[in-house]
Amino acid sequence: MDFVEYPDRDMLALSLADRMASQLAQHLRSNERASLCVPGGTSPTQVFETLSGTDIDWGRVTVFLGDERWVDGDHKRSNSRLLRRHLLKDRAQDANYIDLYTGDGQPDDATDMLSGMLSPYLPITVILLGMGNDMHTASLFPGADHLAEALSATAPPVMAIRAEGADEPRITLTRPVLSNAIHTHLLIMGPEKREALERAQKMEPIDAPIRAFLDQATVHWAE
Ligand SMILES: O=C1O[C@H](COP(=O)(O)O)[C@@H](O)[C@H](O)[C@H]1O
Repeated sequence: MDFVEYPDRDMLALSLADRMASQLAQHLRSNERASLCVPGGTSPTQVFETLSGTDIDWGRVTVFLGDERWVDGDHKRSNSRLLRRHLLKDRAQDANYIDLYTGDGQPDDATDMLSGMLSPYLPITVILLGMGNDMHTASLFPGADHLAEALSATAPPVMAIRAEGADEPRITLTRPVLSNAIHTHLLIMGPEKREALERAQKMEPIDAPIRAFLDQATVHWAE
């Protein structure tokens, strides 16, 4: 794991967005298309704002979330809503976006279709992960109903998942897909998350799901 500490959140956003854009651009030099997988939640807004204005060939980039809360796209807890407001605009509005929320009654009804939709864009070129204070990433929550399966090497690409710490049913990409990205970044901010990361390093993925992705990740942290 590489750990990069920034003097402040502005510097973090500028530097991380620049690094992700460079990795996508580099990939597009020798490949027809690239894929970018991003988190929802509260942390990535500033990175998205910066990334949306970067000068890369967004028309050849496919964007999707690592997880989604099973709520309408205009709900305030929708991760897609966050993306539409802060990432899929400016230059990045040309990106191809795959929405994980299908409108089906339950996320379980959408997993097969979404697995099929994502498969042409795997492996992920650049993934940005987030992490909660409880050490969950994507919607891989400690104690979630299907966590062991979602962390297994044979998990399907997309699974429905429910957990006490999550307010609503979720859909999440699983370990084989999330861990197979070409470039992996983890964005965390504040002292609580830094402490949580330090704890996770000494734990097993079943208790601290972020642990499954740390070996290959560059962690970006600011106070
Ligand atoms: O619920 C979620 O939480 C995590 C962490 O979010 P944050 O608000 O602490 O930044 C996020 O990575 C995930 O995509 C989201 O659905």
